[in-house]
Amino acid sequence: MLTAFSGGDIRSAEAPLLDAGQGDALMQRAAHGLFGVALGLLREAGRGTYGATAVVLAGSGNNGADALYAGERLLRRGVGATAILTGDRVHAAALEAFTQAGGTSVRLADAPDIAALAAHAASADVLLDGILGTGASGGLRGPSADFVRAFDAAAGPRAARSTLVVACDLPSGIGVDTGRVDGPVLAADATVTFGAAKPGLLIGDGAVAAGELNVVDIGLDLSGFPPAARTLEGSDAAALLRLPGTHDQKYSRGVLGVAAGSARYPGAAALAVGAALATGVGMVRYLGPEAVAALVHQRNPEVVASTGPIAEAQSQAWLVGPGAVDDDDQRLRAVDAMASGLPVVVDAGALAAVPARVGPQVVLTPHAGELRELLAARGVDTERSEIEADPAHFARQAADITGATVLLKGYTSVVAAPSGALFVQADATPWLSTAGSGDTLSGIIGALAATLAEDDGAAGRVGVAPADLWAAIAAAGALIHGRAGRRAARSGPVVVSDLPGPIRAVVADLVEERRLAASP
Ligand SMILES: NC(=O)C1=CN([C@@H]2O[C@H](COP(=O)(O)OP(=O)(O)OC[C@H]3O[C@@H](n4cnc5c(N)ncnc54)[C@H](O)[C@@H]3O)[C@@H](O)[C@H]2O)[C@@H](O)CC1
Ligand SMILES: [K+]
Repeated sequence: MLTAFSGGDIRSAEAPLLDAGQGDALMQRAAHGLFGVALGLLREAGRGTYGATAVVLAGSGNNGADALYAGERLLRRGVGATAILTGDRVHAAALEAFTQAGGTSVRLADAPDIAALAAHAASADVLLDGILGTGASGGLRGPSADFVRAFDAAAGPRAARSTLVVACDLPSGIGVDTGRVDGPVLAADATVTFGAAKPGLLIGDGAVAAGELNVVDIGLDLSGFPPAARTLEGSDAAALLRLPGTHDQKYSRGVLGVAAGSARYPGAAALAVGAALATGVGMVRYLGPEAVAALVHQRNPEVVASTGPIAEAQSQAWLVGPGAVDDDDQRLRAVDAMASGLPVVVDAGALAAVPARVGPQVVLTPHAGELRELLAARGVDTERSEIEADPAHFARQAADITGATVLLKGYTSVVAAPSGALFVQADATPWLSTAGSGDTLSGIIGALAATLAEDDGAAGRVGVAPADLWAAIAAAGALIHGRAGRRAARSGPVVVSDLPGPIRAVVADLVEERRLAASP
């Protein structure tokens, strides 16, 4: 599990070490970690150190000092380095060390031509971004903002540029705790963050700007601080799965009831059911119009279908809503499922039927537009773009108001538990943004919920509080879905109806990972 702590908590954890006179030692560890990643990237790109060039962007705080000390180390390896001092102050000892090692420096405020300086930076092999770290308030401003814009114009987009950008602690310009990007930001190839990840590196636009994330241990003790966000890794999803045992039968493995699809959108039911079966479940009971059931059966004859109410279909968990629009029976099933006390995954058409208060076992899976409507119906007016800019804030707000677990879909999927716990998954590929993708995600989460509903050991296996089990299940669903999408995309654009194959393969890998973890 990757655990992020707020910028404020990281600074609090640093305080006792600073009081003990360890500030410089911390900074040297940070600089060493940054240097190591920059060196690794240079080598990976087939560029050695001798003859290579680096530009260090150094702001007025300790972030700039870290970058200058990393620059010093590059200089001692034969890299030619220039520092651009972006603030009105600079850490004197760090600049002295950089200069002593042969580095030259220029003040951005004195530069006659920012575009020329940016073009120089864009011709370097590596750029260390030490403009702003955890001390940032707001986005980049003034000459720093102008410089980053000019650099982007000169270097081109990240995928195409030749300069490797390594962010010191975080890409300058992102919200440390939110990932919010309001102005220019230097999109990094890699970010080297110190002590622990910060939430902004995992969420939304901040996660995109961070590139590959490296966490460098600098000896902070964060054990007394609450995680601000967590990301499940494969081993966590593997630990969470409930594997069938010798005494299991279809009912004990978990039955998922699915009230999805309607005359208007029959396909959503088939997609959700296919994904649920591929994730692994004892049985799927389908409730809905006969014509939709016929479509489900064409692909999955093992599904047990009926047109009755949910009270007549015993299940361990429910999935309601995919493709269920303009259908009173489906709406009633959604309402009854949410009132049953059982775990329920609530998607698309059923989101409008969520009552005032539910429990954390009700997992809502809106996209930003649906979340906007859900919040508006509860008196919170906001724009879709605002939700996309700060997804964790709005997912949390929805969880807080409704009592439900809220998975907000996006490039990074954010899961907020009503306890305040937050999970963020960045497993997906843009190839998954295609019609029907959400139906398969809800099917995966539904299957996990059905198999784990009566598994008392599940929260312990993944290391979360029992109240946050549903959020962990949703996060694991996003992980499986994202990995399946990536796997599918290896052989071309993702066709959602083909996703069950890759989902099964991803689950097979997780089962194998679990087996390896258990064997001595
Ligand atoms: N917290 C820790 O445990 C450690 C922190 N270290 C480094 O220290 C950094 C934090 O250092 P600081 O507290 O000095 O903070 P920063 O280096 O992030 O910068 C703060 C300075 O930038 C200015 N500033 C703030 N927002 C600005 C904006 N939007 N535009 C322009 N200027 C702005 C402020 O006036 C302040 O002087 C971390 O990110 C990390 O790189 C490391 O040296 C090692 C240990
Ligand atoms: K930075």
